[in-house]
Amino acid sequence: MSLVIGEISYTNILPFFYHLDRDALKEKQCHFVPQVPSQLNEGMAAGRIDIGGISSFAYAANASAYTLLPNLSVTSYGKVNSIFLFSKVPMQEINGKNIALTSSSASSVHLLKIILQHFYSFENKYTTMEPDLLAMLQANDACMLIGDDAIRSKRELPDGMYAYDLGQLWYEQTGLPMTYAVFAVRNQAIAEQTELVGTVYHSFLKSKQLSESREYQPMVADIVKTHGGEKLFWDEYFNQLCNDFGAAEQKGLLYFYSLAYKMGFLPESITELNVWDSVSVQAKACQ
Ligand SMILES: C=C(O[C@@H]1C=C(C(=O)O)C=C[C@H]1O)C(=O)O
Repeated sequence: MSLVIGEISYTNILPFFYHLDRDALKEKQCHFVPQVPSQLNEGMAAGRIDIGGISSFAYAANASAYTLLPNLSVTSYGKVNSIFLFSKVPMQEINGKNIALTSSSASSVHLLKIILQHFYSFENKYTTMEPDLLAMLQANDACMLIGDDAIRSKRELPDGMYAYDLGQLWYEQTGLPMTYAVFAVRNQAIAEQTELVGTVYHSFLKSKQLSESREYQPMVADIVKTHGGEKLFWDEYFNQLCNDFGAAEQKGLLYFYSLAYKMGFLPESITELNVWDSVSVQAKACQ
């Protein structure tokens, strides 16, 4: 028995991974696969990855095969600080412009289209590209980046460019939180390895709880060394993100899904989330 764990290769997922006892999990035949969200989404859909963080949009696209893990997500109530539309022109002039989208995202690309098309009635031409601000802006008027690519680009943004935070734009329109990443598990893995799934789940939960109770220290000190930026920025970043996945976050996500369905991005409407009843599993965290 073994489980392949998807690990989003952006700092925003670290609270769930920083305090994991990786050696103990590896002894239980767990393997970690660090990739950007779009690759993890694909890996889980193909059955190469069993459990871990994926784009919230990818859950909706495969809802019948997956179960969501409660109390784990990457969500923001307003500003997310790492998902931006960078533009050469102000928002009121973006209608009709060419926009490049990062190839690493599934949730945020649809979120951007929902905001621009549904809420602002804009019509734009979209191209998908590798995440690279300057290359994206060569033939486009604006580009959308997520994760560490967005954080870095915001820090080094050329003068005169505009940056719009998608979490903030969504919140202005809906008053709801937006969940970008969920933790999902393939139903097959639950059926075949319930206890190990329980162990991995409780390990994520414990890492998140330790991250929060220690106010993201010393995790942030490590991030400053590896990713640069100011300690204050990272402290605020993690404090502003919400890592829960309860009734309020689920309500925001269902509204996102309803708009994605209405606009033809999802083949089926998702009116309910299949969230794992972890209370029934007696497994302990590996830590
Ligand atoms: C908050 C973020 O959420 C990310 C956005 C995702 C997406 O757009 O598909 C997927 C996973 C999250 O890591 C971010 O990367 O900045």
